[in-house]
Amino acid sequence: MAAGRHGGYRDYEAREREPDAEAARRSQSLGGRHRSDADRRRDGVRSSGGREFSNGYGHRRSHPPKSRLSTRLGDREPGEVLSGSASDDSGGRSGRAAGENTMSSSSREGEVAVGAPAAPSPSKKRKFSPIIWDRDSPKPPSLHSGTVTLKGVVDSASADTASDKKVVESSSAQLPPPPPLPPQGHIPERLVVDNSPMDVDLAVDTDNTEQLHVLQDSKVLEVEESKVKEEEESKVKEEEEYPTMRNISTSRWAGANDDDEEGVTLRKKKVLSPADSAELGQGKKTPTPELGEVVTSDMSGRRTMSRSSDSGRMGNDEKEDLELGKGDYMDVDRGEASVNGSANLLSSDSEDEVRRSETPEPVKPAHRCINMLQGCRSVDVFERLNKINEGTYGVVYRAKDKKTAEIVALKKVKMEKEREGFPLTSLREINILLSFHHPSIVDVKEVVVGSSLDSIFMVMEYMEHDLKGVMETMKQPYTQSEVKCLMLQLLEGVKYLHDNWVLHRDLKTSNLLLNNRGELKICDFGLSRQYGSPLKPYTQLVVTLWYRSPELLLGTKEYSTAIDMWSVGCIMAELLAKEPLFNGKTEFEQLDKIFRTLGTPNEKIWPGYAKLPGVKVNFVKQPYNRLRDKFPAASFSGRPNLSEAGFDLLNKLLTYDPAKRISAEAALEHPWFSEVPLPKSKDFMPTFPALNELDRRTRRYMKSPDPLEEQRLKELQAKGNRGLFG
Ligand SMILES: Nc1ncnc2c1ncn2[C@@H]1O[C@H](COP(=O)(O)OP(=O)(O)OP(=O)(O)O)[C@@H](O)[C@H]1O
Repeated sequence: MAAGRHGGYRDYEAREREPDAEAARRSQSLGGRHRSDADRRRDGVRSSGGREFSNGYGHRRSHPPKSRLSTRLGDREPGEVLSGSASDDSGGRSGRAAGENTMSSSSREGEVAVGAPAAPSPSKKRKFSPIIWDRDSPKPPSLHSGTVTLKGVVDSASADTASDKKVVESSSAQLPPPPPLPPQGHIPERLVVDNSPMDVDLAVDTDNTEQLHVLQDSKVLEVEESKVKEEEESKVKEEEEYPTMRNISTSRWAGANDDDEEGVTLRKKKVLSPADSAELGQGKKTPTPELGEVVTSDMSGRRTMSRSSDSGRMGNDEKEDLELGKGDYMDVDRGEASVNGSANLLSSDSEDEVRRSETPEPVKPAHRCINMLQGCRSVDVFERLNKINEGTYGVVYRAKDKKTAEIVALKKVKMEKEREGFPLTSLREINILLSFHHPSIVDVKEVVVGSSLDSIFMVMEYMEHDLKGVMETMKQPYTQSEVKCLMLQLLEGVKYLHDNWVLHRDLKTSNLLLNNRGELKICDFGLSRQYGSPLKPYTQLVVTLWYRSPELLLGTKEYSTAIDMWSVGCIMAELLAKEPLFNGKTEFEQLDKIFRTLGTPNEKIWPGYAKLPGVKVNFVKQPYNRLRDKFPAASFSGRPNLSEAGFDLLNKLLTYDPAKRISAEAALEHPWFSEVPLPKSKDFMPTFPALNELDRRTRRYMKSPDPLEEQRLKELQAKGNRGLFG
């Protein structure tokens, strides 16, 4: 346990922050390392781990004891208001950014609740709705960002809809080309899946032992034809209702960076280098796998929906898989490729229909089959260690592979409230995570099943922390060089998502995982596919409001990758200040806080602003951008210092007009990352005791020791490991 490595928690010492000059010196002295790190990043190679280094901050990776952590620094509650009452000084604005957020000059304060989309009804537990795409529009526009750089395949049909065209018009200058269709006549090979789980009712009847046996015995789940028809009809309906994810109808697996990954390669079809991927080019982009074909193998062959039995015996599927290495595409369906293609979970939209029609259609099998879960290993191959956290859609456990002793995180998909089968959010998350492979995206290794169909677990690489938890335990905020290191990783992950036409839509510090190798990874893709879905009765506006962009808060019907970039801006500010930038409790309060800090927007700096539904409300009229007050260039007040370049980047991330907001790609090239202090190497990032290795109650105690809690903790520990998942 990392806590052990770091010594007793009570012994943790506050981290001594090195002076900027020292940081600069270090950074310079590490320049070669930084460069090589950057090179590695560019090359897609994960940073190697295990180095020991003492930099005077306290302990770094692989160092034993002496953590820099000390006692909790005061937890923040959602809704806690920032104290920063900025002065009226508007100086320090960087020219361009200031120009982007120029304010109106009147000064009335509004008190009416914002006319943003109606608050969701409280019947579902989601903490907040990261805003659903056009609730009213039956055909939401596709994901287009004026700043996204298309690196791979485009779907030529992606801009067909009227709404798309609208977006195209509005951001025509930078509009990425649509994803290309697979080459005519090409039948992408995929693992055999006849339907995606979206096509097949996985509604769980826990009494139905037959279904269970089907799964456990690796038999094909057969669904009655009539039911299938119904399902298809409902799917079509749903596809109409649900947003078109046309932009991720294909995805690039081109993320290298896994060269050093070992592991199961039975399913490895072909290892694609970035060059290979580039070679594939427009015509050969790897299609995003369907959910049902999540038996995927990426470049490293690690992302597998295991079909092997516990004993590792290979079934026919496995044997077939082994023969699939010849294809250019990583995930291959033999034979029924097009059929499967039609069930692509990530592309259940009209464009997919177009694509399907252009893809040679093999004969449909007589029986609808689904083998998504066929042969999945049982969760019993893992030993439960502790519960890490419980989110809205899943409980996350730390567990150990009984065979390999590998520590993993198991996210149990919550099913209890699902009346209509397997939750779509989870299907999307599984599909996306199995499909994507990038050092900044949490790695999902396989899916395992529990004792019944209602127990499905994603097996993820284990990460010791999430950023929120880490910052709660830190005494001092991250240094600029550390923030740069984290921001680079975050931006690389976001760029990867956006390049692959995925909006995360729920970027926040608790969805950014950290390990003690200095690596940051984005997790929780439960909402990443949801845009355009009908408004669900999400409830309880809480924390993640803080990362929500103004266009969403003001009820825009069109949004794009810029919403994630706003969240990235909020995260950058939070990393620097160790407290959330805008922590409103309601949408109105959130906007109010934004406007008071960045100035009230107007039509001049944000064309189209006046037409947004929520603008009818009388907001505060703050004429100036006062962000600089919170991040001065130099300060002895304890506020985080930020250089001109850093402030410029922050302003560009927090630009009101989504069309002008900086993209992940452009942000990665921002001069802030090249100036001193240079980004710290991952190898030298601070490490922390792994609170994820403790259960939540223990973690709470660690952050806020309390004798009563201590007693309870002891009792809990005495009870020992229950050994059951969920
Ligand atoms: N691979 C992992 N390793 C370690 N901890 C993890 C991992 N994945 C998730 N967690 C922990 O579990 C928490 C919840 O995970 P996640 O956000 O995926 O669940 P969720 O139900 O979708 O949550 P939310 O309510 O935010 O939507 C994370 O904040 C993190 O603390």
